[in-house]
Amino acid sequence: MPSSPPPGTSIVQSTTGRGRCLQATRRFPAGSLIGIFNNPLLALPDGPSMRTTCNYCLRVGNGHITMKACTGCKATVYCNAACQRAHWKSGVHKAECKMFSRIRETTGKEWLPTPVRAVAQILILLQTGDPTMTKAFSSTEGLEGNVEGFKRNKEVWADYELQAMAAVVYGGLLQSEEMMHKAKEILCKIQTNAFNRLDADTGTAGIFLDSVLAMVNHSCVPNAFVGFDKRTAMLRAERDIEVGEEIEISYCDYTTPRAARRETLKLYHFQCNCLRCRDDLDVYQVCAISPNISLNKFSLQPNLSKLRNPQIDRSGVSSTDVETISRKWHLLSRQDNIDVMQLARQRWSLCKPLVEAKMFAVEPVPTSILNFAILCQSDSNKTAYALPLACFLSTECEPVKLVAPFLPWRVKGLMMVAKLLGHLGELRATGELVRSCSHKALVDILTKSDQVSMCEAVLRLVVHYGSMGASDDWDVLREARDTLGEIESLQGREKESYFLRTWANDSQDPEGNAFFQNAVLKPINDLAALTIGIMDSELGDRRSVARR
Ligand SMILES: C[S@@+](CC[C@H](N)C(=O)[O-])C[C@H]1O[C@@H](n2cnc3c(N)ncnc32)[C@H](O)[C@@H]1O
Repeated sequence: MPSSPPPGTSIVQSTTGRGRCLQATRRFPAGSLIGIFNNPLLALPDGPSMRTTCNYCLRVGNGHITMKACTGCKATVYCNAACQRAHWKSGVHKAECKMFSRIRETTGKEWLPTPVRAVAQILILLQTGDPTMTKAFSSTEGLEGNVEGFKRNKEVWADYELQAMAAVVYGGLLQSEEMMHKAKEILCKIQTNAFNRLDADTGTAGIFLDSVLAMVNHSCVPNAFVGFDKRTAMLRAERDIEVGEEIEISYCDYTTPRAARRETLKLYHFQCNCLRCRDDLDVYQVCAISPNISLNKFSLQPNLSKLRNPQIDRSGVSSTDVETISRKWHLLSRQDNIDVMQLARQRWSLCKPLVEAKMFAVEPVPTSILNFAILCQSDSNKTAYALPLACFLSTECEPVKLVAPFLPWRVKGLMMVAKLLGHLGELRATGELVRSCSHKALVDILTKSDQVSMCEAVLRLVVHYGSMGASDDWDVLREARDTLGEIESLQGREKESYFLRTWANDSQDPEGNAFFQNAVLKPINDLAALTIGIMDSELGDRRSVARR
């Protein structure tokens, strides 16, 4: 059924009862590109965002990109004429245009919920005899749908009945039993195989379905990951993949506790039997045996022995405790009328046993710190706190959770550090830092350190890893390159830039490395060391401890 797999891979029947799978027929080193998928079966923006996101390339509209609506249906929008033409030529909008015009005329609606639109789109294309769709959605050899599994869940099935009915009605299709059955089968196949393109930073949301990418099975210790750039998905190696190995990605956030992963994986109707699940390993245990540890020689956590032998004390926190903390942490947001600071305090209080055990990389500790860092950024009296918190995440949490330094989330964390260094460097230069920040130790570190060199080093990491983790065209990478260019052109910093360039070319170069250790890593670690004190004083019982 699937179209051709990328060179160096093949689709075979798995020997462990997981249906078909994608297998490597050549070696893929960590960070290398396995395949590009730019001709998906489905690529849809999420529900209402179809009015603000290009319906072909999925670029999000902003101040620079103005979307133009299709003059026919007035429902879909495009960032340029080429995208509009391509959408029409692919047959997709030709099929949808009439549907959206009719919906607007009869109901006044301008958009459809994503799954309803997806199913209607596929059903209409199937009616036109589209060969790719016919192959992919064939009941016998097409995509896996786990239909019987979904049927057993009465609540989900009832929901699918409603969505299927909506797709058939809005699609203007014959409301036969056969059509309804097909619509539900398509929903199951989408649920099983499509990617949810959720990106909080760009506001991107929607679904992406490719018949070859859909052959990649799951592991919570995956050897590959998928990144998106507009209408294109890229499959990359998360660690070295050898010839004959099955390529596996994670269908869930593998850093969450096993119970949460199992809950997410219920939608896929299998029990994961990977090492992380089988032995219920925490992120420190998985990190300690990761083949990716040595890649961190060039990172903000180059102390590899810390990753191999973390100084944590697991004796007081069982994996059941972690699951309970995580569950309660998520439930807290369901309280009525709770303000963000109250929520942050309650959540930090739940993290206490993990913090005492120094298990800082175990969720929900990192997310609690990140959320508070984001809150601090919008409060002028607390802005400076965001920097130590971001440094802590990049040195103590992310390298353990996501051992490969090129993973997009790690690169984004570095970019947060770089931006905060730039911002606080400016506040320091104008004297505003001393006026607005009462945390003496924090002000001292910033006064004695060279934020421009720290920022340059962090940006060099972003530039080095950005294209391995996402694409050369990634917004984060472009911004890092621009800022690095500005820093490099500053007068009077030739020596510092020389050392940092030397370190970036060879992180073990004695001169370059010594400069990095003293001028960059030491102040970053000193800043990071303030984090728990800041969190406790701002969100705990011990108020104002951080103001010593
Ligand atoms: C996206 S499809 C992957 C391709 C699928 N194996 C096929 O033959 O079409 C997802 C489905 O594959 C199976 N699968 C994926 N990962 C698995 C795993 N680790 N163990 C068992 N089954 C798995 C499950 O049936 C899951 O719903």
